[in-house]
Amino acid sequence: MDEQISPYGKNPIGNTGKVRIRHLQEMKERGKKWTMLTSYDMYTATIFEEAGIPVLLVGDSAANNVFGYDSSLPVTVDELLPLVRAVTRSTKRSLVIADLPFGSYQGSPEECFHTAARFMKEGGAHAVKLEGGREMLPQVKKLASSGIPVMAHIGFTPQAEHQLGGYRVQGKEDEGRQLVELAKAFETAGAFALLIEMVPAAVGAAITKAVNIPTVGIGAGNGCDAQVLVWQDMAGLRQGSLPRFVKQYANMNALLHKAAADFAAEVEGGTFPGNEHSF
Ligand SMILES: Nc1nc(=O)c2c([nH]1)NC[C@@H]1CN(c3ccc(C(=O)N[C@@H](CCC(=O)O)C(=O)O)cc3)CN21
Ligand SMILES: CC(C)C(=O)C(=O)O
Ligand SMILES: [Mg+2]
Repeated sequence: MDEQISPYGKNPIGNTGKVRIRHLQEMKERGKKWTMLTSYDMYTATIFEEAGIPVLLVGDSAANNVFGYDSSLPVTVDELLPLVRAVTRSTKRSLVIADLPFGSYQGSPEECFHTAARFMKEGGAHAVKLEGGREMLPQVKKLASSGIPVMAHIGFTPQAEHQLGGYRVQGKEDEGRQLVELAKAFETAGAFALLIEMVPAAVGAAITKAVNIPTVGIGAGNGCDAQVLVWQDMAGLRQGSLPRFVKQYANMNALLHKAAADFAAEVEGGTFPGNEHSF
């Protein structure tokens, strides 16, 4: 791979979070787009890193994509920590971001610092992500001034679904300008990047132009510096109706279903295990 266009830059294996973050910043400055995927375990972390995904997010979306809850709200720090540990243990070059779950940081900057420090110390994360508006500026300042890189998640923030009235596009009309101001405020507070979820493409592009830090979009149009998807959506593991922003790059659900059904059929039919699988 050409070093100039490598998603990891010229960075050596085993470098620090700061080196990885600086490279994301440089890609913005050069107009080179990059990607982030969620990851919650060893195999996906290894595969995505090898595939050239420079940022892995251990999302609170583990709630509905790993643990079987029907929203992001119930998942806890104690549930997410082992997943963060699995991903950091399994990777050498990708930046690993731990998503702070609902109820673990909104109370105060001190609570936020305590939770983020657990993800750094016990999980080995390089950075954390939190959701919110201006009320989260003190949290971002506290982390940024305490040596914890923080990504701010704006627009549609799933942890606030009950206040936002469900899964709805944010930042229409006048709210779009307010989101640009919010983005600038998070940059000033010390966020190293922004995640922008479900806003009109024009708003995603306007925010990306208005700030110097990288923007990662999900349902925020083609004007962001980077894109993120939940991996089970991207790989077609999740079935049923999907958000408009999802593109399925594989049909893993059908693939796994067939593998499991073939295994069952061969065992039931007496053809597995064969001699080659026996001692
Ligand atoms: N598998 C998965 N993918 C995700 O993107 C995701 C999660 N889980 N869990 C946490 C949050 C929840 N997210 C969601 C959930 C639903 C919609 C949704 O239903 N969107 C509709 C309505 C948009 C509108 O018309 O306003 C869509 O069509 O996109 C969007 C984001 C994003 N996150
Ligand atoms: C929707 C993405 C960006 C997220 O926050 C998560 O996966 O938890
Ligand atoms: Mg999340």
